[in-house]
Amino acid sequence: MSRIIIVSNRLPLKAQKKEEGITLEPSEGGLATGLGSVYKQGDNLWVGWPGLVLEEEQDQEYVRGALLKENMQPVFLTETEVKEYYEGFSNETLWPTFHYFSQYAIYEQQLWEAYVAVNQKFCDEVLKFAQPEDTIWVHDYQLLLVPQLIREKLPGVSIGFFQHIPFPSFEIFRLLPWRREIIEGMLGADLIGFHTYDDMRHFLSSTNRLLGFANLHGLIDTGQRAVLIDAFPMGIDYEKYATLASEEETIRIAEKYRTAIGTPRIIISIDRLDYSKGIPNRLYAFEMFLKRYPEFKEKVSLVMIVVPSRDTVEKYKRLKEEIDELVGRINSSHRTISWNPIQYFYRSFPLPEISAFYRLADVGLVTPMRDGMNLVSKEYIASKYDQKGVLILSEMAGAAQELADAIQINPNNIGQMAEAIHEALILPEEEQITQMSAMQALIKTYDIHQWVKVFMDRLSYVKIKQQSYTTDPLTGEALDNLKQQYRKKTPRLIFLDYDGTLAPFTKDPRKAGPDQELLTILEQLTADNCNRVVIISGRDRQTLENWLGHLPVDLIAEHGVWLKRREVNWETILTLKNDWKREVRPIMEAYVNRTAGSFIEEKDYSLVWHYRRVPSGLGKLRSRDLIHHLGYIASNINLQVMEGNKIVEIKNLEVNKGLAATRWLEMYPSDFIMAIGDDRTDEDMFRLMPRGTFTIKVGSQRSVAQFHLGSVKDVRNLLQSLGSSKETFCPELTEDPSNPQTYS
Ligand SMILES: O=P(O)(O)OC[C@H]1O[C@H](O[C@H]2O[C@H](CO)[C@@H](O)[C@H](O)[C@H]2O)[C@H](O)[C@@H](O)[C@@H]1O
Ligand SMILES: O=c1ccn([C@@H]2O[C@H](COP(=O)(O)OP(=O)(O)O)[C@@H](O)[C@H]2O)c(=O)[nH]1
Ligand SMILES: [Mg+2]
Repeated sequence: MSRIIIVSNRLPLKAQKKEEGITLEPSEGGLATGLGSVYKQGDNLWVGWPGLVLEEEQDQEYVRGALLKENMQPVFLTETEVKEYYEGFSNETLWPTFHYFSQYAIYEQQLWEAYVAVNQKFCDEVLKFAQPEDTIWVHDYQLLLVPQLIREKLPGVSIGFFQHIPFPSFEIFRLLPWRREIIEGMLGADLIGFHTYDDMRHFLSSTNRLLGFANLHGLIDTGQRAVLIDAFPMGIDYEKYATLASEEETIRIAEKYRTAIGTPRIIISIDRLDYSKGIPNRLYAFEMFLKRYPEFKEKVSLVMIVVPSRDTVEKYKRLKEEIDELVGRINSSHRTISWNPIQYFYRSFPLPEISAFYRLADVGLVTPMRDGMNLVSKEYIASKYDQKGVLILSEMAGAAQELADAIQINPNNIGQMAEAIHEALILPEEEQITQMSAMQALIKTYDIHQWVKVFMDRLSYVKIKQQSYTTDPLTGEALDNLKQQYRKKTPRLIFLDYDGTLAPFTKDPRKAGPDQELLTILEQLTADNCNRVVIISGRDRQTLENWLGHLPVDLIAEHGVWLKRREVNWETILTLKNDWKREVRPIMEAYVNRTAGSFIEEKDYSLVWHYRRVPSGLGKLRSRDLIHHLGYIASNINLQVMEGNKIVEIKNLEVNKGLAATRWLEMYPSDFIMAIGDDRTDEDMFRLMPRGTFTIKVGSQRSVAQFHLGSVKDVRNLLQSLGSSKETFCPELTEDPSNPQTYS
C-alpha cells in the first residue's frame, strides 16, 4: 500500500527546552490529539513544525533524529517566520477571519509574503520524501497554499486537504485581500474536507463567486481537474478515551480530585486559551446561575482548565487578563471559607488527569463562539463510563451538528446558558443515561478510524472520477503527433467554435468580436490551400457575417440552422418552425423584468436568455427556474432547452452542431480533421466526428473529446503555430489526376 504523508503546521510532539536538555512532549489542540492515533500505521510520515524555534544546528539534528524514530519529519521555523507566518498571518489574519472575528483581523502584505514563503518551505520538505504514488494529506489553515504548490511539482499525486476550523460565509471571506490566491491554493487538492456541511457550502459559494466554478454534488470542474468538496466531521479515538476512563490509575486520580474539590457536583470545561472558545461568556453564565440558584452554593464547582496557547499574540494576552480578572471577581464575591466556585487552572494536564476530570464531572460545559469541531465535547462523552453526565454544547461548534442529544445553547445568550447549567444539574439520571448512550453510540461508530477511512475512500473515488474524464492534455507527444499529421499537406478540415474557443467571453456578448490577433490567425490558416476552416457557432448569421464574412472561411450559424460555404451564400437545409417564439418570448420577458442585467437574444430559430451580468447566485437560481418553466412547453412542441455558459437557450430539437458538421464531412472528405469547442453544444460535434479526428475541448477536461486545451489563449497559440509554419503550407492547388486529393 502506498503511504500517507501528513502535513500540518504543528506536529503531535512539541520540543521543549528544559534544564536537562531538549524534550519532546505531546502537543495540545484537536488536530494533534485527533490524528496522533492514526498516523503511525504502516510507514506513514508526518511533516510539521515541532513548536519551538531551534536555531542551533546541533539542536535541530537532535530533534530531527528523535522525531524520525516516531515517523515525523520536522520543518524548522525561524523566529521571524514564527512571528510573521504563524502568529501573524495564520493567527492574526486567517484565524479571526475564519472564526467570524474579522474585526480582530489584520491585513499586512509582509505577513502574507511570509505565509507564502513558509507554505513553500513546507512544500519543499514534503517534496524531499514524496513519491508520485504516495497520498499527501495536508491539514488546516496554516497551509492553505501547500496543495497547489505540491501539485505543480507532482501533477498526478493524490492530495487531500482537511480544514479543521470553520470556513466562513463569502461575505466574511471576501474581506481577505488574498482571497483568490487562497482558494486557488486549496484547489490544488483532489479532495477538500471540512467538518460540517455549512463550511462546505460556504467554500463552494466562495469558489463560485471568485472563480466562477459551479459544482455538482460537491464536485467542481476547475478545467484542470475534478476536485471534490465534502463534509467529514472528525471523530476521536473512542476506545482510547473509554478505556482510559475506566483504568485504575484514572479512578484513583478522580477520587483524589473529588475529595480535594469537595463539592458533590462538578462541572468541567477544558479549552485552549482562545477568544473563539467563549470563556468569558461561560463565566458570566456561571455567575448568573449562582445568583439565580443560590441553593447550589457550596454544592457545585466549575473546574476550568485553560491551556496556554498563542500567548505572544496580543489578543490572546488580553483575553488572559480578562479571564484572570473575571475569575478573581466571581470567586471573591461568591466564595465561602470552605468553597471556591471556580477552580481555575492556566496550564495543560497529562492525558490521565484530563480523563479523570471527564470521568468525575457531572456536567461538561462547552461554550465556544465558533469552533471547527471541538473534540473536548466528544472526549467527555467517551469518558462517561456509566452514561451519567450531561453535555452542554454551543450550537456554534461543529460538534453540535452531530450531538443533537446535548443541551444546546447559544453562547451569546447568557440567561439561556445559566438555565442550561441548572437543567443539567437537575436532570434525572435515566434521562442522562438515555441521552448519553445515544451520543456514545454515535461517536463510537463515527470514530477517528472511520473518519480517516471515509476521507481516504472519497479521495480514491475522486481519483477514479478524474480518470473517467477521458481527455488528455494536448501537449508533448500528442501535440507532436497532431503537428505531424498536419504537415502531410492533404486536405484538412478545421471546425472552430467561436465564443469560449476563439474569443473569450465578455460581459456584453456583442462586444466579443474578433481582435486583430484572431483575424491574423484566421487569415494565415485560410491562406493555406489545404485548409477548409469552418466557424461553427451558436451565433446568428448576421453577426458571423459582420465579424468574419470577409474571410475565406465557411460559417455555420445558430448551431447548424444556417450554413455558408465560402464560395456560396447562406442556405438552410432544415424546414424549421419558429411560431413557438410567440409563446416562449413572453415567458423569457417575464424573467428579464424580474432580473436586472439579463436580456434576450433572438435568432431566426431560437431564443436565448443571457444572465452573465446578473449577480452570480441569483442568475443561477433564475436560470434553473426558467429551464424548469420552459421544459413543460418544450416537450410538447419539439423544442430543446439547453443550458450554456451563463445562458439558457431554447431551439428546435433537430438542430445541433453535430448534424451540421456531418454535412461538411460528406462534402469535403479530408485526411486531417480537427474540431475545437468549449461547451455542451460542441459535444454534439465531437460525438459525430470520425475516428482519427483531433477533437479538442477548451477550458475543461470533462468531454467526449480526445484532448483538452486550457484556454482561448492556448487555442490561438496552437492555430498560430499551425498556420505560420512554411513547411506545412500548401501554396496552390495543383490537382494530381491520379489522386485528386493531393496538393503540391
Ligand atoms: O497549533 P496551535 O496554534 O497551538 O493550535 C492548536 C490547534 O487548534 C486548532 O484546532 C482545531 O482542530 C480541532 C480538530 O479538528 C477542532 O476540533 C477545533 O475546533 C479546531 O479549532 C487548529 O485548527 C489546529 O491547527 C491547531 O493546531
Ligand atoms: O491539558 C490539555 C487539555 C486539552 N488537551 C487536548 O486538546 C484538544 C483540544 O481539541 P479541541 O478540538 O477541543 O479544540 P482546539 O484546541 O483544537 O481548538 C483535546 O483533544 C484535549 O484533550 C490536551 O492535550 N491537554
Ligand atoms: Mg463556445
